[in-house]
Amino acid sequence: MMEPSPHVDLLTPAAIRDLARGLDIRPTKTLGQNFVHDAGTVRRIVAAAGLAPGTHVLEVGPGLGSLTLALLEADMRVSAVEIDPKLATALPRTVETRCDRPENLRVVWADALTITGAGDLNERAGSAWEPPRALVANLPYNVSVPVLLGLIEAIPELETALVMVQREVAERLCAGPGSRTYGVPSAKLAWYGEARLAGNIGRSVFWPEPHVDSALVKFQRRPRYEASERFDTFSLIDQAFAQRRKTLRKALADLCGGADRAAAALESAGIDQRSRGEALGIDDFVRLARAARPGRVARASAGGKINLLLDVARPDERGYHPLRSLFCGLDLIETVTVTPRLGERVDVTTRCASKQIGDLAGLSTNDHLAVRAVRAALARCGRQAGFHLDVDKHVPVAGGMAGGSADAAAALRAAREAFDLDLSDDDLHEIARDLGADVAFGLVGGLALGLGYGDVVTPLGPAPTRTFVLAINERGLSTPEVFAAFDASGAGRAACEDALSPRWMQALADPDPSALGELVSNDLTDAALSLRPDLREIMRAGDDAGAVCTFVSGSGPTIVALARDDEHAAALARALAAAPGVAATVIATGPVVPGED
Ligand SMILES: C[C@@](CO)(OP(=O)(O)O)[C@H](O)COP(=O)(O)OP(=O)(O)OC[C@H]1O[C@@H](n2ccc(N)nc2=O)[C@H](O)[C@@H]1O
Ligand SMILES: Nc1ncnc2c1ncn2[C@@H]1O[C@H](COP(=O)(O)OP(=O)(O)O)[C@@H](O)[C@H]1O
Repeated sequence: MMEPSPHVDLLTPAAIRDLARGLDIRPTKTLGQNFVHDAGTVRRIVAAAGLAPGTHVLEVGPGLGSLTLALLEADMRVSAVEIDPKLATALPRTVETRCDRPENLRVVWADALTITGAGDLNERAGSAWEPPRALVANLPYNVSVPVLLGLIEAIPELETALVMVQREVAERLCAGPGSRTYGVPSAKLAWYGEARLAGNIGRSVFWPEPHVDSALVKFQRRPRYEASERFDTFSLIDQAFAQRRKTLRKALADLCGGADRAAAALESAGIDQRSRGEALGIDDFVRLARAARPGRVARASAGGKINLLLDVARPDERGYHPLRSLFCGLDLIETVTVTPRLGERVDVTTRCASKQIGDLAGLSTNDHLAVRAVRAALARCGRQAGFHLDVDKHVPVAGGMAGGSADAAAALRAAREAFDLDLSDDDLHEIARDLGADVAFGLVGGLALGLGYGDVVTPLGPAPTRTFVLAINERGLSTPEVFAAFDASGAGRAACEDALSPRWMQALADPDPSALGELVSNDLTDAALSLRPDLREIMRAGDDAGAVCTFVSGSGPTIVALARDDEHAAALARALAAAPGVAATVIATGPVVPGED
């Protein structure tokens, strides 16, 4: 049997005033507060939205709850985002007394401009609902356009919207090219789908009565373009309308890197150079963005590493240490996607595979090694450009496993392709060495010998794959501090050998890991342990559990246990996970060259 519709008492004008008085609320201009006090109007809005019962609706700016109650009456589930703490607190109470299905409402006290997605909405609401499918709102008038565009972008699951806004804004949102009201909001909303006017609303349905007219806009999402094209398209739209009276050739000159480039892009997009932004529809802007873009989207990968051998000599006059390092690339792979952009804006999104591998939350865009790598590659070719980076991390942060260096290496490769840079592999190696000692290895992967500062890398060819268990530590360890402790101990070698002995080569080739286990060594071990004596216990746990060998990776604090086979690795992982200070264990194999099976 179908459940009966919820019973709801909509708010009357008297109820609105009572509620406001009880809350000591005087509608404020800054938050654009005008409350609808007419039942007919809120029912009309809900009817115009045309939604099936049970739809999860996002409402922004519910105020005292007039529209919220009408949505609940129509059997919707409502997430209401309210910025005013008094109103946000009062709304659930109002709904409890006026609706027999108050569980269909959840209120989120937040600025709608800060909502980043359906997951974020759930997190803030403290409950897990399916994503909202529709936005129905009497939008705060002073921020209606950014809220509407921002939510449509942030929550791709929103299929439709029915919003009440100031009438002039409604006309702008729905205007087409050539019309007097056509502008930035019209072109940007058209990127996402179709908008049309859905009726005017008189001033008398509000309390207090506003000084502006209102209208409804109905929006239907129709995705037609690639998300990666949005930034450039929107930049072009902003520029074209910022200088409305200029011809497009002039208006877009700065953004495109000169009037000639702008002219060439316009020509290849089939757009008259003398036309103005108001003549271009969204299809034209997208075509123009494609013609003007400074490159193409490109992706590359690089892996984290452990050092099977790390000999360290006394520092030279630069304070850097000559090394002999045997790198082993792991199947913990970082992937960097470079999206070139018009203009100069640079930003980066870093996604870490799990909480245990740490995060880069405190890192500024300019310090991000992947950003520095792309900039260095561009600079080498005398270029400057905007770009967006997407970094997918699997290597633990600050664990002595060169995750940042892998990001830089992948970014160099991806940037070369994205911007079609005239750089040879040798050029990339040179740029890599300036970015950090481990970056050159990141370009190569697999098994490799690192000489010089570890940045002169020679690949050693294929070798049997080993299984390692990595004990990831709760806290990172700073590489310079470990080198400083090493110097203070006076343990530095006079010089490092520049090759591997035949015994080493045999051990590396032997599928049985025993011989290798006897050779693995790291000169930084004592320095790392002097800073972090707690790591000893983790090493002991590996040895006690029968690891072929247990060692510190690079400058630490990751402790590595070499396993005989997969089953042995699982047992080692259990033993290491129980050791103090271990945040997580990861089973990894190597040597691995990213992109090769
Ligand atoms: C120790 C090793 C072993 O592979 O790796 P991690 O454990 O850090 O991953 C590397 O040598 C680290 O390489 P990487 O982390 O890229 O070093 P860089 O960014 O160039 O330098 C960081 C700091 O390490 C010191 N450093 C690095 C390399 C080297 N040959 N001598 C040094 O003295 C310097 O104090 C420098 O300021
Ligand atoms: N893309 C990046 N990934 C990781 N760390 C980065 C990155 N860019 C800059 N860093 C900085 O470098 C430090 C160590 O880098 P990382 O390569 O993760 O460890 P390690 O040098 O110990 O191998 C981090 O703590 C961080 O401050």
